Amino acid sequence: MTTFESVGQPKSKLWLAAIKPPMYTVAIIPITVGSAVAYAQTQAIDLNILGTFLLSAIAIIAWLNISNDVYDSDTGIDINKAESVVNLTGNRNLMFWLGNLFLGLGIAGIAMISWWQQDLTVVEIVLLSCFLGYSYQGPPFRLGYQGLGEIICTICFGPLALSAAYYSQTQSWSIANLLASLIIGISTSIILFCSHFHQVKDDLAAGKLSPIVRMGTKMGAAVLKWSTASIYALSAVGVAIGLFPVATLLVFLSLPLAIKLTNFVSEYHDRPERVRTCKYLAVRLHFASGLLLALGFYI
Ligand SMILES: C/C(=C\COP(=O)(O)OP(=O)(O)O)CCC[C@H](C)CCC[C@H](C)CCCC(C)C
Ligand SMILES: O=C(O)C1=CC(=O)c2ccccc2C1=O
Repeated sequence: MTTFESVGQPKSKLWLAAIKPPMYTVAIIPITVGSAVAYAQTQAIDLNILGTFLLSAIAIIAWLNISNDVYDSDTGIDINKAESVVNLTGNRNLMFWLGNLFLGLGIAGIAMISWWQQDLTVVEIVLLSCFLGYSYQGPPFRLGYQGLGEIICTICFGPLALSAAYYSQTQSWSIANLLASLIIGISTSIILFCSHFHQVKDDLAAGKLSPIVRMGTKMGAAVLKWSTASIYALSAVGVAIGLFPVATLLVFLSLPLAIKLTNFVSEYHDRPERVRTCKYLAVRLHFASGLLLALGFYI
């Protein structure tokens, strides 16, 4: 939301900040991990389905981000946000329809997978995720304003996305995939959680009760530590009970990123101008830990 820092920045930089390229890893990781678990269990992977799913997920994230700017422009919460696609183009309706075009393309790709499988399960799961994503930001729900974003995010990018990815390869379900989905759901949610630390003042002013507004930045930093630790604890449990291959302990190689993120937030949680970059540390942690987990299943 806020962006006093963006004042005076070149347009190209604002566009890059509005498009948020690093954020598209949230599309890639759940599909890669769900497909990796499927590969570990079946020794087979359908690259046509994987590629279609990845492109479709990227299109869905484009919709999510464009429509977030559209709905935030409707409430006025983004009035000072220079790096909003609506503020950059000055055309709310064009962005609304561009977002819908991406959603249509994403759903069409997923529908194609369901058509190939002659089974509606995958498209039904993804439609449910998109509805929940809409409920986070769109009228009349705007559940993000009630602080429910992190729960929705964990469910959508965790159990729903990984189950859809796994099912798209195997047309079945898996407990190991469910445990992996919890890990990915949590690491994705950590990104959203981190994006709230620097916005407390503006969120309060706009009546948005983000988790950080509700619990305060100090407790937020402590919760971040425990939820980050849970990524590693759950991976270790997965190996200990024999659900995950030992190689998934590779995820521990991302521990330095986790320590960097949690130390950074502990130090700067109450300094909005410093803590605002923690979201991108969280993106790095999510990407690295997700890829390492996937690698552990592939090898
Ligand atoms: C758009 C999101 C966060 C931005 O929130 P906020 O309004 O606070 O940000 P700004 O301050 O920058 O305006 C992410 C919200 C995620 C949502 C809770 C869940 C989305 C689910 C997806 C649609 C699922 C996609 C699954 C796919 C990978 C198959
Ligand atoms: O713009 C953002 O802050 C986010 C965009 C986004 O697509 C996403 C997806 C999953 C978790 C968090 C986030 C964001 O924080």
